[in-house]
Order: sequence, then structure tokens, then C-alpha cells
Amino acid sequence: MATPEEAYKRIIPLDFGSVQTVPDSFVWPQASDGVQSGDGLTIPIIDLMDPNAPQLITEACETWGIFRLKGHGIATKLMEDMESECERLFSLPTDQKMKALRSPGGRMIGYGIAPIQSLFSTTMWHEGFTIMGSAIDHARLLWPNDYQGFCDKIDDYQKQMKALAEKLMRILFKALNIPVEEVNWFDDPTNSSGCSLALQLNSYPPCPDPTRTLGLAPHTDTSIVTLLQAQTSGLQVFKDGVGWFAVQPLPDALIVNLGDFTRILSNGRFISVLHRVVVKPIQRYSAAYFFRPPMDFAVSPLLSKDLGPGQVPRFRCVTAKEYSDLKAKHLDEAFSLIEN
Ligand SMILES: O=C(O)CCC(=O)C(=O)O
Ligand SMILES: [Fe+2]
Repeated sequence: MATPEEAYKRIIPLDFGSVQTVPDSFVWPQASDGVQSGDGLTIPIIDLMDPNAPQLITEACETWGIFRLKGHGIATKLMEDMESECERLFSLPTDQKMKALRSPGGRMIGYGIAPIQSLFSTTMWHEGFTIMGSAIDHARLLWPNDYQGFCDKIDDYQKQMKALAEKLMRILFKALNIPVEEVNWFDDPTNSSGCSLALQLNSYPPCPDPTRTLGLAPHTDTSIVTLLQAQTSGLQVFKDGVGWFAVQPLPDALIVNLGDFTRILSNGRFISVLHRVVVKPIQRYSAAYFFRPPMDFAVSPLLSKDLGPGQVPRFRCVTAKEYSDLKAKHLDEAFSLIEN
């Protein structure tokens, strides 16, 4: 059992500004796995205003589990503001950021190492800031006299991301023929059912030896969909038969990737994409919005809809909490533990 002091130390990111080389504990031998060009392949680019968008999104979910979305209606200015707020936050002096350190064993909010770090013994070249709902308590600690601007932008961003995620979820449900009314928390304007929505701000500091370490280890997201904004490359997805494949961001487009709950809901038809982040000699930021069901929601293939003749449920029914706990302990093995 870790002492409280050890537990506290474990969630503190490296003071990246003070290191000249990649420490041994950060060395990932797999980091230098080549990125494949996948001749002729591209991650789909879909315009949400296109009348064919639902069809194109469905195809992208079946073949990639990830696509780049234009015409999403999120103002460029808000996306730029989010990038500037990331820069403002992560360039604070280390001891200032430490004031907003998340508490070990407490809610997963505030400044700290990557949320998935606890599942890996090798450390990731990453520092993050996790927000669930209002960011005010931590923002006050970071900027005692000047926190409101940050909070307002975060609130606006989360509101708009939630509306977009809901729009995408309607499209996915329609493709799966699941009536959206089955998701009783969906239209709850008060959000009182406690949707476990989260905004994760990621910082990948400049790395002196980028081929030796990873910004985020390979993982799938424990979400329905994740909406990601990043201005520079670094994200890679694993494509069967191809290998690691770079996702090039496009100006103004968001990256949408499906998470594990959509794989379960679609009975394996839609891909929960395996992805990782490589680092660079230059700083990179990203903002990932995780759209998830409330923890008590029971997730099962196609919910109460018949699977169709000859079809069997590939996964047993699990609550979002049960699955999240399995994932937190077993990572990629979580699927095999719920497979029928
Ligand atoms: O930074 C990125 O491009 C990806 C972030 C990500 O995968 C995550 O936060 O789960
Ligand atoms: Fe992710």
C-alpha cells in the first residue's frame, strides 16, 4: 500500500522544463515503430452540412472508428481560445500548476499525469488538466485574481461540445436503428442523471529525444464519442493490416473518435479505435471532450432492440460504471471480460 505521500508523488508530472534527456522511466521501446503510409488510405473527412453526412459517418465508424469533421458549427474563435487557454495554463510555473494538483484517490479532476498512466509502468511524456463540469475551484487556485475568463471559455466549450456530441450520437443511433428515447438521460436538460462528461486538456512538452518516448500510450477511450481538437500532428491510430497511421489535423476540423461504449452498443459493428500520441521537439496541446453515459446506465448490444435473425450479442450487459472499473484495472482486456 502506497503511503499518502507516495500516492501524491505518483500523480505529479515531470518538471519537463528542467530535463535535458529522456529519463529511463519514460523510455517506450515501441515509440519508434514506424508510421505506415497506408498507400491510398486517408482518415475520412466529413462535412456535417453534407446531406450524405449520416451515411459517410456510418461508413467511417465501420472502417476506421475515427474521422475528421468539418461543418460542425463550433466557432473557429472558440477553438483558438481553447488552444490559447491551454498554453496559458501549461506555461504557468510548475509550483503554480501544483496548486491545482488533483488529489490522489479523489475525483479525477485538476492538474496531473495522464489519467491512463496508472495502467502502465512506463511514464508518458505528458501533463494534463481534467475538468468535469465547472473548472472554477481549480482555476481559482491557478489564477486567484483572474480565473473567470478561463471558466467562461471552458463552460462555453463544454456546452457546445455536448450539443455536437448529442447530434453525432443521434446519427449513430439512427444507423443502428436504436430509438434515442431508450437513452433516458439524453434529453435531460438539467443533466441531473450525472452524465460523466469530461474535458481533458493535454500538454505534450517539447521532447529532446522524441523517438524514445510516447505522449500517450496506445489506448481506446472509455466514451461513446470523443471530440478532439489539436492543431498539430502527433495522434496516430492503429489500423488492422496497416499498423500505426498518422492522423493529420485540418484547420477548423475536429477529430471524432468512437469509444468503447459505442463498440458495445453496436455489437462490434463500430470500431473503438486504438490510438496513441507521439511527441516532438516542439510543444503540442490538445483538448479531448469525452461524451459518456451516466455511470448507472446499462450498456448492451443495441439496448432493447432485437439483434436480428442469426445475430448473437457479442457482449454482455454492463453498467457504464462496471465497464469503467474493468477498464481501469485491465485496459485492453476489458472487452474480453465482457465478451459472450
Ligand atoms: O492528444 C491527442 O491527440 C489525443 C488525446 C487522447 O487520446 C486522450 O486524451 O484520450
Ligand atoms: Fe484517447
